[in-house]
Amino acid sequence: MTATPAHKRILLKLSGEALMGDDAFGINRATIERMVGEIAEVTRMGVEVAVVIGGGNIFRGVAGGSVGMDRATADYMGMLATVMNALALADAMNKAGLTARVMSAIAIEQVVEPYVRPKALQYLEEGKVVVFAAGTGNPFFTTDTAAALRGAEIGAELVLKATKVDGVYSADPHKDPAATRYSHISFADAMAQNLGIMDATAFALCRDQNLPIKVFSIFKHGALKRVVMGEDEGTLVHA
Ligand SMILES: Nc1ncnc2c1ncn2[C@@H]1O[C@H](COP(=O)(O)OP(=O)(O)O)[C@@H](O)[C@H]1O
Ligand SMILES: O=c1ccn([C@@H]2O[C@H](COP(=O)(O)OP(=O)(O)O)[C@@H](O)[C@H]2O)c(=O)[nH]1
Repeated sequence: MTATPAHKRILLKLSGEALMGDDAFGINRATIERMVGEIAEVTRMGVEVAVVIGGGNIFRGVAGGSVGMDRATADYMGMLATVMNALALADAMNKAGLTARVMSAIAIEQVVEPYVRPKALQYLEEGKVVVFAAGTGNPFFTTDTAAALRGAEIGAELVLKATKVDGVYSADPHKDPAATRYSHISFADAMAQNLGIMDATAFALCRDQNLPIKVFSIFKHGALKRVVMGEDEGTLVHA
């Protein structure tokens, strides 16, 4: 008997910074190929997958040059970085036999098609993987907020944040070795404790839309499938 996935449509947020793998910046081929393999596995199970990709791997590489820059200008650079990642990811997906479509929140039509919600929904229904690029299209936001926004727009059942840590901890585990991991935590508690795993805007949007978030490690093999199967993996942030 084939097990049934616990979710029909998901929004996967991939950290740009985690795509570097062990490299200093840019996109690590092996990391991206492994993630694509895992995405292919869940789409073959019939799960509709939309992806929001970050830009930290490219943008933090040029961030030195942005010191003293106007914040909004630097943020537009960050959004362009996510477009590059989206193109690389979609290319790797197409090579792996998936059909991927990139949609950008900022107009850049010679490069990628614009984000149009009904079109995105159509692609998902057709079993294509949609990669949302350029975040929300607005400076002063993050790709985590874009994940919450697009997740709500497409009616995803769950936002999956694939990141460098394997869940939400009582404090930043990179700074506090005594921090302990939660298996689940409410939006109210996560926000009250000011947990830095996601920005408050993203948390608030998911909370208001009753859209749960699963935080798990991008480095752990098979974690995506386990989350999709509803198994105990990472941390669930819920209402
Ligand atoms: N309470 C916490 N639990 C887990 N991670 C936390 C916490 N507070 C801060 N962090 C930090 O948040 C980071 C993940 O968030 P972020 O840098 O936004 O990642 P991403 O590149 O996935 O967007 C982790 O690498 C971790 O160092
Ligand atoms: O809606 C958005 C999404 C992203 N960004 C910019 O793009 C950068 C890269 O995104 P993010 O830091 O979320 O990527 P990640 O941490 O996942 O690598 C951010 O720092 C912002 O400067 C933005 O201005 N608006």
